[in-house]
Amino acid sequence: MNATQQNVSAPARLRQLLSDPSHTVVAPGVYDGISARLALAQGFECLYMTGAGTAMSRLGMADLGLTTFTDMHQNASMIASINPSVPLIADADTGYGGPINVAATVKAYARSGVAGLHIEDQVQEKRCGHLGGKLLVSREVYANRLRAACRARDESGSGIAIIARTDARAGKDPEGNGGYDEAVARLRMAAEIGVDGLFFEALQSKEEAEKAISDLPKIPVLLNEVGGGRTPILAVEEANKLGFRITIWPTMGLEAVVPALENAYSALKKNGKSPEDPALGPSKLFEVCGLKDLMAFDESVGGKAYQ
Ligand SMILES: C[C@](O)(C(=O)O)[C@H](CC(=O)O)C(=O)O
Repeated sequence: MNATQQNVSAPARLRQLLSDPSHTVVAPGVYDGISARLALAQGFECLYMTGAGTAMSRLGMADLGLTTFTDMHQNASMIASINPSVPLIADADTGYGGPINVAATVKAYARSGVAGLHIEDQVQEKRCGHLGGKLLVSREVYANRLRAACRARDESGSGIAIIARTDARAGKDPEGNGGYDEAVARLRMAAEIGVDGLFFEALQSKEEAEKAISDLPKIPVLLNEVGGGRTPILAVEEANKLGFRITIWPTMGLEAVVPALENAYSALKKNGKSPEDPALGPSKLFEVCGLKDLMAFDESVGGKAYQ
């Protein structure tokens, strides 16, 4: 942590990072305490709490709108508290209801030290933005969600960044509006309402990403880097050249963990023993989650339990 990061709230730190127009914030996807710890240990300047990962790790369920406000808020609070000097951008899905729910969500995330969140225009029965057949709320309902989010941000006094996400590129509202132009129109409307950043979900190609940057208002635009999704993966440098100011990598932790766990459990089932030899062992494992610091704290206040 350097001097400018000290005594600065997480939203203020995120705003500092976004105030440099030549910089692209890199936020790896995390979904629980261990993934957050491992990403923090790499020294990332920002983290992203994935809703898909929260659904899978906390509920054992696919990303189909099953996570409630409580699931998402508890996870975001826990992750944000591990290292409050590193800003966390957290998924807030649809905001979990009408305008008063959206406002309550923003205020609760802000009170928990979350630096930024995104609110989208899918219906409550939402799905991962990279699946087909997405249904959207009307522009009017989306505008209400965003107005509620911005008002709650202002009333909270926290400076939490509101990022407007549209799923219009690969979705349709009840009148059949959808596609590229509808996505641009919705994000322009969002900027007029006063959001802090824009999230154009499911960009279909690098050329389209480039076009979107030139068609969108000049506030920070986020690029969603989902491996195997609808948008080609762009290296951070490339995303920066195109003008994206935030990159999130939602599923990268899950992509690493799912095959590793599959291998470990299948080895036990097949061979009657674990595949790791030698194993890290408990103290190395717990060290990922602060073992030495916790013990040192205890000792520093006179505790004798962990000497
Ligand atoms: C960004 C996202 O909302 C998430 O939950 O992390 C997902 C990612 C995913 O499901 O692959 C999304 O893009 O909808």
